Amino acid sequence: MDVVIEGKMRIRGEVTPPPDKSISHRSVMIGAIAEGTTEIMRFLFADDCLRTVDCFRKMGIEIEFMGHDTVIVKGKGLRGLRKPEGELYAGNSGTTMRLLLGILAGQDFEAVLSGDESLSRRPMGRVVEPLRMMGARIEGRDGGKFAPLTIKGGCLKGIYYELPVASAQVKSALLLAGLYAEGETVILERQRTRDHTEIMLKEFGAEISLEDGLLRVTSVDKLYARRIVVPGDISSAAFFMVAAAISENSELLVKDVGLNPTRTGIIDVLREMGCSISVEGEKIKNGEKVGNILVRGGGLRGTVIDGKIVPRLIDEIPAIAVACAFAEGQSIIKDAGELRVKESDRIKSIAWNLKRLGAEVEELEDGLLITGGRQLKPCDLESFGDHRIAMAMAVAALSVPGRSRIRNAECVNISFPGFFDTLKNISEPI
Ligand SMILES: O=C(O)C1=C[C@@H](OP(=O)(O)O)[C@@H](O)[C@H](O)C1
Ligand SMILES: C=C(OP(=O)(O)O)C(=O)O
Repeated sequence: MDVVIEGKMRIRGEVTPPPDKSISHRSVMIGAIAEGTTEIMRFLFADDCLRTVDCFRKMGIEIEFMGHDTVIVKGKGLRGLRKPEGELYAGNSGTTMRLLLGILAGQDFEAVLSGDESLSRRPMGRVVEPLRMMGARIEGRDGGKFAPLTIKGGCLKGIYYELPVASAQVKSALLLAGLYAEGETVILERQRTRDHTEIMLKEFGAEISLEDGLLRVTSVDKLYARRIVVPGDISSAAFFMVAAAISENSELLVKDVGLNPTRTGIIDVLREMGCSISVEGEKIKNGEKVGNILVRGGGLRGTVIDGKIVPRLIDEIPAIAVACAFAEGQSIIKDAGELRVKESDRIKSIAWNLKRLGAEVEELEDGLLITGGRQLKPCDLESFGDHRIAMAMAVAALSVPGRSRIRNAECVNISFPGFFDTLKNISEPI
């Protein structure tokens, strides 16, 4: 499916972003291994999270959809999953595959995990290696570096592990496996990544602590079902925040969005670029901070993004790169080599599209050099099958006078069905 975007627009109004993808995945997974019924309000009905639902249904977990946004998970306890018939298919979802490996490492049966073409190219060795050290038997393509993977879990031992890459998915897989391990599992994370797994596991009764940068988890007999309200996804809101930030006289209120500090790097960066952003109505729900964000557009300048902030905005970089192309002066994005192993090589995908629009962009091994301020021209843009690239380029096209096209735009359904309608609702011609 191709989508035509008419520029030039500004953004006015308010938007409630779709529910958080990371938290939706985790609520099904942790609900499935808890005792009792977990009710998930504002679950994200998007392709990635539905893959997680399918995988747990295949392992005997009853999961019901109620109304338009509620999911009921009938948990069977830590050892209540059953051997699936056939493969567990994770589709395009790295989170499904990597976190599920952590849970399967604790199960006494064999399972096969597979994914689509993109997921089959993404590195799995980073999860496989430490899970093997804990005692799981895992085989797969190229010695277990890539899916499909066959895993047989069972008797795990806790390990001490320093994360070699900043990855919440690897950390989460080890925390979940740690629930089944004898002794303590200790994880050293040099760069903090999103901590939704820690927060949710604690809410469900797990014993997890963080002291001096060391995360510790021990096995528990039981996790207890909870009622969860999923906050809005700041990674989805990011596209609208950038759309507002790059066009003069735009004003956007983003409502009920997750403000977990491990996810809010985009607020810091847009402020640093000169954008007026305020955060209001903050409160804590299910251990997660939520609130509203008000963005007023115009007057952006270039910036440097590197080091510890990168994991706090890793999924927002496609949108942020668009903001850089519309800012005065040069921007540098570094220390973001992880972008090369997402749904597409995002460094390449961003550079390719921004160049087509006429922007001055240089690809770095671990990032991008973008010189903003050029007048961009409408053109055909390519999603490369990557939802975040499709949405970021739609936002760029919205600020370029004339008609652009986003090719293969159906991939937005991975994280944000209805994205184009929502974008239309808050756009108005300048
Ligand atoms: O844990 C999660 O829910 C996620 C972690 C990040 O991946 P990595 O752990 O590979 O950095 C992020 O890019 C992904 O969209 C979701
Ligand atoms: C990288 C992403 O997700 P996942 O790793 O779950 O495929 C993403 O949503 O940008």
